[in-house]
Amino acid sequence: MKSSKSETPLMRQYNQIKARYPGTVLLFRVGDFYETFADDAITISKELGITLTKRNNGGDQTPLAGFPHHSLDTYLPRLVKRGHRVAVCDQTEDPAEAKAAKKKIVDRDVTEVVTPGVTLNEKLLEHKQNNYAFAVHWSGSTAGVAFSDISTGEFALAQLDARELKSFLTLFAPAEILLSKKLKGNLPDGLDGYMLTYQEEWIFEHDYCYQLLLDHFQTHSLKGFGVEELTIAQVAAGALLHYIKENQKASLGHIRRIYAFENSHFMMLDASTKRNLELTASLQQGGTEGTLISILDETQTAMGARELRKWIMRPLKNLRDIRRRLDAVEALFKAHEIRNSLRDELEQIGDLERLISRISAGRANARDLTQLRLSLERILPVKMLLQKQESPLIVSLRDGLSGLIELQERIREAIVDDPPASLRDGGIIRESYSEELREIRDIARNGKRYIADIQKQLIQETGINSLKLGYNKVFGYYIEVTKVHQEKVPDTFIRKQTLVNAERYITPELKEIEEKVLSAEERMSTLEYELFNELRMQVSEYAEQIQQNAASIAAIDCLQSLAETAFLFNYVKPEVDDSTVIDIKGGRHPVVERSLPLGEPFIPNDIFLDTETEQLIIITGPNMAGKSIILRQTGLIVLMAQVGCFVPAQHARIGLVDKIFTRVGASDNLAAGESTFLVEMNEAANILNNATDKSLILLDEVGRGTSTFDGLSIAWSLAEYLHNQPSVAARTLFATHYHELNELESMYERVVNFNVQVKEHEGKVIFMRKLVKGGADHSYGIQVAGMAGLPKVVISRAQEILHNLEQHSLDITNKHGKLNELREGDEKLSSNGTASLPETGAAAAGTRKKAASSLSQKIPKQQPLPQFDLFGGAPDPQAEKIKEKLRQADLNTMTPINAMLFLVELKKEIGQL
Ligand SMILES: Nc1ncnc2c1ncn2[C@@H]1O[C@H](COP(=O)(O)OP(=O)(O)OP(=O)(O)O)[C@@H](O)[C@H]1O
Repeated sequence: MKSSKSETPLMRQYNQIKARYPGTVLLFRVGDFYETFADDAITISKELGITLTKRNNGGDQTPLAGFPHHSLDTYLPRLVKRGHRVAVCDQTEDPAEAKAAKKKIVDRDVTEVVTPGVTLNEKLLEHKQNNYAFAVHWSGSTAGVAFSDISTGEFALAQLDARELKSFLTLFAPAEILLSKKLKGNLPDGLDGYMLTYQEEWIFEHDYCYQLLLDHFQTHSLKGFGVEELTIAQVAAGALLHYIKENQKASLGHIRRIYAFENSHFMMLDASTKRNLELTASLQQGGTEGTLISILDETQTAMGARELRKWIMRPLKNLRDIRRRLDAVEALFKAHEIRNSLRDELEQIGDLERLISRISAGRANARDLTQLRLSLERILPVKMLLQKQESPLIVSLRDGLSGLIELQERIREAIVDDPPASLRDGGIIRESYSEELREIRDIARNGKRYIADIQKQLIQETGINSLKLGYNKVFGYYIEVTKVHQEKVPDTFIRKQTLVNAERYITPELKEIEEKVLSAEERMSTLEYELFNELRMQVSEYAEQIQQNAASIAAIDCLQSLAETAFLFNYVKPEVDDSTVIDIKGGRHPVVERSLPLGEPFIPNDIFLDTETEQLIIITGPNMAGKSIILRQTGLIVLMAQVGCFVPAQHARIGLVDKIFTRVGASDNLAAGESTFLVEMNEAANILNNATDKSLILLDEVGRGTSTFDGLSIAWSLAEYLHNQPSVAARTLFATHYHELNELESMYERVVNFNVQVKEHEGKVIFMRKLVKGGADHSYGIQVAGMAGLPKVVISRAQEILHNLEQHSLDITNKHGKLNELREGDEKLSSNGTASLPETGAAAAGTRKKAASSLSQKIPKQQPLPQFDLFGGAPDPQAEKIKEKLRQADLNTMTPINAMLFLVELKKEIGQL
């Protein structure tokens, strides 16, 4: 905002504060309102629908918008949810004091900056999800990453290959990412779509960051955390801590440790796998409906729910860890009654992690402390319930539980049973907790009677029966003694006023009592506030132990949740070993089986993959047959097994998988300006470049987004590559509409054909949903299209075209014949330069235009559609138009698909579509 010479002191103060918080909306407390000025005012009036007015600022007309201070709780979260950083500037002294000190203006300062990634505000936090702020710093090809959820106290760092960053970020869905300003306008890959916050370059200096971390943890090095060597990530961690400290303006005592997040400990799921397997977000609505987590989440606590998300997004790779979890789930699966009681106890445990964070940051109220106490009270019962358990994981989690009895006691002694939400109005602390408080409360309640008692006491002490206590505005409470009794007045009385018949006195004790009576109410709430803060500080000393309990409770909750779902949905314990096999008997899709219409059974299927014998399965079958579901359920079963979860199958043996890749259906990068085909090829390239012989690859209809010949060639060549390159010879399920790929079985040792069975009955397709050996001989695509309601003419013409194509079948069964011919084709793929498919793949992916164009000679021209007869003799402009189009159509160059599209266009022309 422009500053002007005649600007008011208030605006001067505003401008000074505003300048310290660039990039934030500044809510400026003036009396009972939060005001905003200039651009901020325009922003909030737009975002919150608040009326915009003008303020005369020394001649300038400054836009102004404000709201009552008590609406902060409503408006602040709304602004932050819309992606704004909001600084709250409060009056930091009592206006009365400022006036008394003859100050022109009350002191003000920013007390908190709330941003999407850094907040303790419950209205901004999802209780079942972590809210992460990230910082990233690059050095050469290495990315240093740090992340923190200040609402739980988690703080971690990692160093990774910069190319892995994108996938890493999708694991955490950061709410905000901090970057150095120098990257503005020159952003590295993988940061699209996130809220980015740019920080001054100097913050990203190693020396500064390292020192900041040491100061915060009060250590001499970071060795104790095992992160001393991660110097690039330390920069990110320091920058993040700097930002959090700047924003929170409160103690960050609950951030007690930093740990190195070891990406390599977890199974890698590429971004497309996370999306396509619908682990925590559904493809369609983006919510959790229809996701794996929605099925598996039977957790009873918020901490457990958050932990389960982590487990699902990060399946394990270490056999021992996986088996430990599976054994623990099995133990709770078998112990029905204990599990039920455990669930009842857990249900009563509040969000310990977020409670202790708020308590440590000084943002908790008395209800939070009571909630903490009630939650802690449930911990020993949980421990008792698990007493007889022998699973090593449960034993170690159980040993991590401690009820913190003395802390419970202290809170119980201090805080009343049902405290109010406000900390300023008293009524929080039990009388028995503080002698001083008891006294004050007593005085406040019985003020008058108290004075009367003093009068009695004084009469007794002095023997003056007519002694009276009175009050006036000039010197407050006084003692009045008639002149008759002057001699009996003790020396301690101080004379204040002489009347005709009497003298008025005060005493230090009386003044003390007066002070107490008059300000009792006020003092009571102040004292309660002080006592509360004292207690809060004491409680925050327990942050580490509470976090430890929270972590154990979260894991116990996850285990019982997995046991409960296994019980509810009839899952079995998978065998996980380091074999090369994936052997699933009677596998089901955990989500689809729960969402089929009533009475429609889910048909289980077997899958057997072995890197050494049956490495690559080609799955054919008509549209809608169930190919995608088989792919997805295999991915989900493997993932669930390595999460430590029972699986929807009769039996499952899973040889450890290091990474799951999927290339399924259309992707959502179209908005980013990439074509379906390019996205598909980028994903394929990613798979071929990163898969290992321990991976699981799920390919669904690769090559769809281009012409039949290109698509088939790419699919064929991809399959060959996956089979022939020992480094990527991963277990692969390859669903395809290209029946030609079935030829691969006879050509390559470890390729096996399967198809999803259908039956044809009176021209209709009946889906059997059963995966059986052998290739499908028939697509039924046209029948399925008919079932979808395409006009009959289109369907019958399509059948005609198909018939002709089949007659002149492209004989690519001769692998050295037509396919080689295809290989000579153009370089459509390799010339796009973006999708870096390995060379053999790209070369084979050419288009053979000659072959394509010859198709039109094999398909006879379509007979005029019957509707034309209707136009009859008289020239009709519409019919003429259509005829003209037909005349101009060059059937020699038209592909079958274009022929179909052309037909559709004609039908549209005559209003039939
Ligand atoms: N095993 C099964 N038991 C019961 N219903 C199933 C089964 N598998 C699939 N379905 C149902 O069939 C629908 C289609 O399955 P899916 O998407 O796997 O077919 P597809 O063969 O991949 O089809 P397209 O080739 O058109 O993509 C599913 O949405 C589901 O409702």
